[in-house]
Amino acid sequence: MIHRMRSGKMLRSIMWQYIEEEPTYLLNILNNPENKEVIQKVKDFDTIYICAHGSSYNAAISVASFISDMAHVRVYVYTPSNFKHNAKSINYENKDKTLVIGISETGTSRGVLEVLEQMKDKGFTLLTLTNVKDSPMDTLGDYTLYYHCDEEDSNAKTKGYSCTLLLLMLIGIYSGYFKGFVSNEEVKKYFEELKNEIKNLESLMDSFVSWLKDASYGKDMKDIYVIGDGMQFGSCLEGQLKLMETMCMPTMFNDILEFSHGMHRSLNTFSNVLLLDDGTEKELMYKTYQYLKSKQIPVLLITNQSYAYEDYIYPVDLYHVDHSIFSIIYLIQIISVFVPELHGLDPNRDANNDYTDFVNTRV
Ligand SMILES: O=P(O)(O)OC[C@H]1O[C@](O)(CO)[C@@H](O)[C@@H]1O
Repeated sequence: MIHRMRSGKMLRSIMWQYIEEEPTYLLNILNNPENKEVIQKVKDFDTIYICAHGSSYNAAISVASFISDMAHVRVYVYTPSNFKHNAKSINYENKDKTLVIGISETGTSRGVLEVLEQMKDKGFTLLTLTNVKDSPMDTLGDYTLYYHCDEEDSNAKTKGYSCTLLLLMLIGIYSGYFKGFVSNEEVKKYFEELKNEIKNLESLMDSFVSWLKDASYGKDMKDIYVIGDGMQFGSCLEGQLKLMETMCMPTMFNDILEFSHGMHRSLNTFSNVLLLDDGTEKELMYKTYQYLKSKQIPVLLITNQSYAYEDYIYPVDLYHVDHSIFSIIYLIQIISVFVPELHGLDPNRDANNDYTDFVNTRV
């Protein structure tokens, strides 16, 4: 990847292109009949264990409860190491009713592949989600859902993340439909809402980028706390990971109720707080926003709720089906490339890159 010209001037990061492509690939997923056919084959499971690293894990955390609600199933989400050592409950599950889902955009993350191999040996059925056909992840799965979102040659994933979210949501919606918990009308309504939200992402990008420029958002950023609840708890994990990967700085995440149990003590006027408010804990979110402002602690409240205009409250439209998750995560992805570039940094610069070879992160 080329990020600097000979003059030393920064080039626009490839991440912008990936973020711009996102709506196209998300709409493709919604329109691809293949997904429904695959999900029909795994609809009868009543328990799901999901295993993934990094962003893929964060997406699963966001959507696990959604799948439970739609398909009336138990859903557990683990990172690979935690799965290996702490997911003891899977030993007591009925193998015929338990589906193991492995997610890896690249299809090459060693940890998740190892767990899936172990689960296959134990006789569990595997559904894999990947962007890379014929990757190790693809060949391991009994069934596979593909992102079909082309190459994402960037350390921090953006379009692939949102495709993961959407495929997981489809598992919930279609399984619920095949089991009779979600009606045909409801499926249509959810799809309509999702399509409207996705089609709106492009204009959301335009307006948010000009807001970021006007505010020089993140110009003094040395760390960031990303706080949210409900479906946005996974978005917090993703927000802190994105900024950590692209700014290469310390980042934190929490839910808003936990935030006052110690984390708040580390804040000062150099801290940055990003509040992700989808209405789940609206009052507490707004109170926290007001408190931080009164202490001159830089805070940005991203919200799908209605508030009177304020400089550091950024509104997104309210979409009931997914609590506006695609809009909220889009803004986070934009921040994660905008802020490093504002600092003159390439979001994909080398930062201990050799460590992943040293510990064989990928096969
Ligand atoms: O989904 P994959 O390809 O297994 O990758 C998992 C994670 O690994 C990273 O590339 C960093 O190692 C993250 O950006 C990504 O979310």
